[in-house]
Amino acid sequence: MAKPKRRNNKKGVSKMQDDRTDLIEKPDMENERFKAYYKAQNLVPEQDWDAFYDTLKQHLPTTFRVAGSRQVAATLNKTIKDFHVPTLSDVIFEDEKIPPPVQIPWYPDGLAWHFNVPKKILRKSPEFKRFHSFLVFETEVGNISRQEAVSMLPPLFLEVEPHHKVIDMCAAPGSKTAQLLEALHAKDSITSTSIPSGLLIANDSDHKRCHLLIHQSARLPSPALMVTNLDASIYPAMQIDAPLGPNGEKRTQQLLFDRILCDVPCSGDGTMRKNMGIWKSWQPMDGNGLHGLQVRILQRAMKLLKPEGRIVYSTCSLNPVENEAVLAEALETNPDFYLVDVSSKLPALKRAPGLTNWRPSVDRTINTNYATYAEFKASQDFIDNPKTKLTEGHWPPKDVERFNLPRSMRIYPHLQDTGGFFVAVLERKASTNDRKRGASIEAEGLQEIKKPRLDDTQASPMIDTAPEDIETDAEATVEETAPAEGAEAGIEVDPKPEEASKIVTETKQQRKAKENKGGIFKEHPFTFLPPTDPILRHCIERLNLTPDFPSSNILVRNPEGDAVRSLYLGNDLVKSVIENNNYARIRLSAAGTKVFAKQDSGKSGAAAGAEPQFRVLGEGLPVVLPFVDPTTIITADLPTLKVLVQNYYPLVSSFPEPFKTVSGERPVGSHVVRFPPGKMDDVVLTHEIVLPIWKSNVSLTLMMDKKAKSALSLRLFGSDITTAGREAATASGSAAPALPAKTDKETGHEMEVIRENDLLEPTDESEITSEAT
Ligand SMILES: C[S@@+](CC[C@H](N)C(=O)[O-])C[C@H]1O[C@@H](n2cnc3c(N)ncnc32)[C@H](O)[C@@H]1O
Repeated sequence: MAKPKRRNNKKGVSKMQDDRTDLIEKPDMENERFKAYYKAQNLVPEQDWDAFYDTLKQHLPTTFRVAGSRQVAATLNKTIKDFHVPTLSDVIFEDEKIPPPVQIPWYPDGLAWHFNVPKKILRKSPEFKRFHSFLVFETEVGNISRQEAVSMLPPLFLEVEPHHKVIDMCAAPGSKTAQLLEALHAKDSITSTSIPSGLLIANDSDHKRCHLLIHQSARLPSPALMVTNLDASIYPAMQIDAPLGPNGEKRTQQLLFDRILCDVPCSGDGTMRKNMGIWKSWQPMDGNGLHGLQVRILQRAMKLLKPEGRIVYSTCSLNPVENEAVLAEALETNPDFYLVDVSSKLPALKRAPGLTNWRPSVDRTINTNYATYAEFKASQDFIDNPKTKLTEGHWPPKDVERFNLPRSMRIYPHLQDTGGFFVAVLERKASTNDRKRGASIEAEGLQEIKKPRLDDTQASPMIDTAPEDIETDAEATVEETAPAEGAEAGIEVDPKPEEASKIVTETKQQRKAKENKGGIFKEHPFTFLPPTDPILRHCIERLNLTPDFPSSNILVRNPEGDAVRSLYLGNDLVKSVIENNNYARIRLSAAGTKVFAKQDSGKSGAAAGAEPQFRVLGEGLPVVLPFVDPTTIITADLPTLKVLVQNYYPLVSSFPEPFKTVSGERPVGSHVVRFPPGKMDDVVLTHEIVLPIWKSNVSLTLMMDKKAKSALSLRLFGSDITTAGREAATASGSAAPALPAKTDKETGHEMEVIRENDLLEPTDESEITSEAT
C-alpha cells in the first residue's frame, strides 16, 4: 500500500489536529458500501451522520483501566490522580499545551482513564514518555489494563458478585474476563487474595487463543477460575455436587450460571478507528454470515442460565443483523427471557436505543430492497441465489415492539469519542413454579436430585480426542443431561430433539475447524491430592500453614507416573466441576491457581540428593498468605529489600541487621518476608508488601519473575536496579539507572521512572476481535 503523503502543517492547524487530519487523508478510509448500508438502516439521525462518519476516521484515544481488587486499584488510582495527572498538566510540546489524561466519566469510582496524545508526543515529551512507561510496566504486572473504553461496558452491566457462578462464553483474549475476575475478587486486600465462593469459567473455541487467555489471566491468579476450549453454541451441560440424598448417597445437579457474558464473534466494524483494514474489507455479508452462530451462542447461554439470572450480549459491531436481529430471534425462541431496562445504570454514558427497524442487504452490493423475508423469498434474487444463508431471523420480527429492543444500547463513536459498540442485558423470569421451588429448596436444603457422579473423571492421562469423540460428546450432552434447576418450571436445559441433529452437523463443522486450527485436545488431567500427600504436607509444614488451609482443594496435573512439579489451589466449585465431569469432554485447559512449585536444586543451593523441596510462588502467595502462621513471616525493612532486588543470590552475610541474623537462623527452603510501610532516604514504601524468598545454605533469593522484579524496582527505587535491568542498561549503552528516583513529597507515592526500551505497544484487543470475521 502506498504510504499517504504527509501534508505540511497548515496555518492555524495545531500539531495534534494535524496528526489526525493526516489520518483522514488516507485514501482507503472511505467505503461507499458501508455508507450506503448504514444510511439505509437510519443508524443515526440524518443531521448526525457527518459527525458519526467523520469520527470513525479519527484516531482513537488511548484508554486504560486500573485493574486488580478494589483496594489495590484505589491505591494505584490515587497515584495517577495525585502524582501523574499534575505532572502532565502543564506539558507544552512545540508551543502547544497538551491535555493530561482524564477520567472516563461513566466508569465507576473513576478507575478508567483516557488521553489523546499522538505517538510523537509520547516518544518525545519526557513527561508523557515517563507516563507511558508507567503504563507499560503496570500493564505487565497486571495493575493496569489497556482496554478500549466501550469494551469495559459488558462486565459492568453483568453486575458480578463474589458468590456468582459465571461463564464468559467467548472470552479470549480475556480483557473482559479480567474484569469479571476482579468482581469475583472484590473482597481481596492489598496483600492477600480471597477465595471467592463463586466460579468463573472462561471459554473460547479457539485453542491458541485459549492459551492467550490463560497467559493473560495469570496476571490475576484466582482459585475460582477455569478455562475451557469449547464451541459456545453447543456448550455441554456440566454436573456439580448436590446435597447428599436421604440415605447419604452422593448426588449431582447441573451447573447453571447466575451470570453469562456472550461477547460473541462479530464483524467488528465498531473497531474501525483502530483496525484500519476494515475500511477496505467491510461488506454486509460478514454480518449476515455471523448471525446464525451469534443466535446459537445466545440461545445456548439462555439454556445454561438460572432463573432470575442475567446475560449480557455484546458485539463491537454496528450491524443490526448481528445485534437486534440476534436478540429478537433468541427472545422469540425463549419467551421466559426479557430485555432489561438499564437506562438508569451508568447515567453519564451516552447511548442510543436499539433499533426496531432494519433491512439486511441480500448481497454484497447493498441491496436492501426487501422489507421482509417473505418479500425476499418471493423475489428473483432469491431464485437466483438459492444458497443464501439469509433466514427470516435476519429481518425484524412481526410485532417487534413486544421485545423492547430499544432497551438495548448502541454506543456510537461520535457520542463520547470511543469505538462503536452494542450491549444488551437479558434476564430470565422466575416463574411461579420457581418461586415455589425456591421455598421448598430452602426447607429441604436441597436443590435438584441428579445422576450419580460420573466415574470417568480420571480418563487417560494424555488424551488425544479424536474428532469422532468430539461428536460423541455432543450427542452425549443431548442424551445424558439430567434435568437442572428450573427444569420443573419448564426451563429447557438441553437442546430439543429436533435441535440435536443440528448439533451433530455443527459438530462436524467444529471438527473441521479444530483440525484446521490444530486444536486437538492434548491437555493433562487434573487430580486432587489427598490432604495426607507427603509433598502437600511438606509445603504446609514449611510455611506453618494454619489448619483452615483448604488442603483438600490442592490439585496437580502431571502425566501419570511423572513426579509432581506444581501444586494448584481450586475453590470448592472448581473441585466439584473437576470431580463430576470428564476433563477431556469439557476440554478443560486450566483450573485454579498455581501456589507451590518444585525448587530445582543446583543454583538455588538445595543439597544434591536431598528430598525435593517445594516453594510458595509469587503469584500463589496472596492466596496462601491468609493461612501462613504470622510467626513464620520474617519482617524486614527497605534496605533489606534493596539488597534482594539488586542481586540474584545475595549472601546472607551481605544483609543489614537484624535481617541478617533472623534469616541466618532460618532453615534452607521457602520463606515469606513482610515489608511494612517505611522510608529510606527519598524512597517511600506507602503500603505493606509481602514477598516469597528462597534460602539456600549461604544465600537468599527473591522469588519473583524478572519483569515483576523490574516493575517493583522502578516503582520503588525509581530505576531498574535489578541485575537484568543493569545488564540491559549496559548493553544499550545508557547509564544505569536511567533517571533518579523521586518521591512525590505531598502524597508520599513513589514515582515511576522510564527505561528507554519500554515504549512498547500492548496487546491490541481489537486486532484479535476482528479476526472473528
Ligand atoms: C469478540 S472476541 C471476544 C473478546 C473477549 N471477550 C475479550 O473481551 O477479550 C470473540 C471470541 O469468540 C471466539 N469464538 C468464535 N467462535 C466461537 C464459538 N463458536 N464458541 C466460543 N468462542 C468462539 C473467538 O475465538 C474470539 O476469541
